[in-house]
Amino acid sequence: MNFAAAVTERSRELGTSLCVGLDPRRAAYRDLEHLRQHTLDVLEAAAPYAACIKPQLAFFEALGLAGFSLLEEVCASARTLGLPVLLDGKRGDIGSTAQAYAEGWLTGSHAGDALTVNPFLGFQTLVPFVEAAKSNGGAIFVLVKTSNPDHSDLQAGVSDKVAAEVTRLNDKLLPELGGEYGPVGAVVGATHPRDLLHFRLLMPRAILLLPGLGAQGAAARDLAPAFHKGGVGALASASRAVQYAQGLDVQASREAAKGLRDELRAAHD
Ligand SMILES: O=C(O)c1cc(=O)[nH]c(=O)n1[C@@H]1O[C@H](COP(=O)(O)O)[C@@H](O)[C@H]1O
Repeated sequence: MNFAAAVTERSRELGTSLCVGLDPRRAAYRDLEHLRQHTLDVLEAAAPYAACIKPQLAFFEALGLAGFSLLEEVCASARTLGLPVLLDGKRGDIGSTAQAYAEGWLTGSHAGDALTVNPFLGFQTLVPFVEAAKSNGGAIFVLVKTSNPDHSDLQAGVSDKVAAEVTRLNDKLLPELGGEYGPVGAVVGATHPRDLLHFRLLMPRAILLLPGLGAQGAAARDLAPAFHKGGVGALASASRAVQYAQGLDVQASREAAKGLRDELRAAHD
């Protein structure tokens, strides 16, 4: 089953549209083993409430080789728990380099099932990612309107154009691949609740990834316009609000994930 179908099925079966972010911060731990164990514990604790997980590559890369090996463990553990893995790398480069990124993060030894992608270099540079996702049953999530306060420095006037490209790609791929949602998803900050309906309508067959729940101030109750009936078609993500809900208390992480799942459910039901 491909990524889009897997998260949609999990959303329906478990009644959750929460994507749990894993952004392990070195400074929060005594040592690397402490970081490793806590990250794996949070993953296991939050799993029953998550539609997928989203390890942020930057935090793993910052750990050097140990980070790559932890990422492999995280991906393996997620698979055992039945959780699709969306790697947050925001990759993008000229086509030949994009090809290498796509091989590394969508088909390589520590690949995920899906990857966030930056379209800044041009739409043609998305092609290697789309091809890798298509051949592996994976997905890409293209940055459309990011959650940060300064998003409009460069994105104003461009987001709609990127959204149109996401729709063009899905319209082209869906007849061949089938399914409700295409392999090209879109990132729209949960911090932009008033734009959600607009982007939902512009990208009807894309899964929307909505980052910014919790630490960046976005609230689950404002996200309803992003969802289709039954709470599918969008994934709201939270990283710090789950992993560090109350310091390093894993039980608090479990409760935070459960609470966000319930708030999202109440918002779209
Ligand atoms: O692609 C992302 O996930 C992403 C896009 C965006 O627009 N804003 C954004 O915050 N993110 C990522 O989502 C995570 C947010 O973390 P928290 O604010 O702790 O939930 C970080 O890993 C960010 O890199």
